[in-house]
Amino acid sequence: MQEVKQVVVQEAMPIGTTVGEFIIRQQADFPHATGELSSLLSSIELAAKIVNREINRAGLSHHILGSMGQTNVQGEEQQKLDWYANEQFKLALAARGEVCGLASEEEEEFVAFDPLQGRHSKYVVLIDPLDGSSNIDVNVSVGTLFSIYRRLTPVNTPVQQQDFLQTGRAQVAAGYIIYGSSTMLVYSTGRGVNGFTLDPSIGSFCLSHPQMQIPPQGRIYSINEGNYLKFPAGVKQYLKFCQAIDAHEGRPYTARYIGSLVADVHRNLLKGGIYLYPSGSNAPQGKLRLLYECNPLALLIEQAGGLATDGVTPILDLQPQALHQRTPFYAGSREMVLQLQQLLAQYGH
Ligand SMILES: O=P(O)(O)OC[C@H]1O[C@](O)(COP(=O)(O)O)[C@@H](O)[C@@H]1O
Ligand SMILES: [Mg+2]
Ligand SMILES: [Mg+2]
Repeated sequence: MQEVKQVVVQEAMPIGTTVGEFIIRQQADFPHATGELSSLLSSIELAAKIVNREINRAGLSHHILGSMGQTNVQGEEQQKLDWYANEQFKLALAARGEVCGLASEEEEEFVAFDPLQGRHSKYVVLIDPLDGSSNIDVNVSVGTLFSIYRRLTPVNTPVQQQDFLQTGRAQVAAGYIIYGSSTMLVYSTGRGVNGFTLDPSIGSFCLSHPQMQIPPQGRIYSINEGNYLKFPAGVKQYLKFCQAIDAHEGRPYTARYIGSLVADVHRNLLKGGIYLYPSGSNAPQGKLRLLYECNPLALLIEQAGGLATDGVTPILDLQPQALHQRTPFYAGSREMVLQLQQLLAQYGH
């Protein structure tokens, strides 16, 4: 039976509390807190608002839509908004001195930030600045993913690769921003998951989804069935299970796939469901990146009572070897992930 770490829940805060207020009140629970993590989170909030502004009016300003005409380290065509979002998060995170380095989907190597006078930059951040790039130009929800760690190397020394290659369990905070019909910031510092909706009239993210919990059983499965022939046998068996008629168990489940990881997982987090991106004949390790896509989502899913696994091992227990390594990713409602893991063990993963 897969063990899930105890979730420490903090006191309930009223709906509408701004994220700034929320962070400060959370910090009060830690007498030795320096405020650096709070300040870092507000840098992410700032960059998210700037990126959100560009996304909202992207259709009007064609300079932000389309391709950059170059490929990134993944060999994928880089979209202008991928590049723009990357620049905005880099600028905001380098500005205040809490962060000594950043790793990003859009950067081949990690970026070391110049230490600001007198600042002991003790955090590193890993980001997917713009998730769901294939949906940018068609006005479908996209997102940003972030993962924050305390560095392993001493402050005031150059940041090193090892500072980024930590297991997901060591994340001090993680989350995403979804740029959808409304814009939301959803994050966890290991004490539950909270969602904040951007209120454009005041320009602040306000608490709208306190203490999010994913239903233990859902009726939604999310997978790109276009790759069906390449799926492991266990995944094919699970799809058969989802599509089989069983009124008593509420099957067939319904298929929902947006093609933006953040948006697909966000929906399942609210409604219950399972997201699957298997390994496949064309991608032996799957497509999604462990460090800045799967780890932040796995922390949120586990904190919300769900499970996230590569089919065998909890994502948060995987030891990273490389910045851009990929992993099969199965995450969502507890009962659904357990059912899938059983079939993967039986038929092959
Ligand atoms: O088109 P596919 O193979 O289904 O892949 C879709 C997946 O790829 C991604 O777009 C990869 O993320 P990026 O857009 O950040 O590169 C995910 O958001 C999404 O879930
Ligand atoms: Mg992505
Ligand atoms: Mg991306």
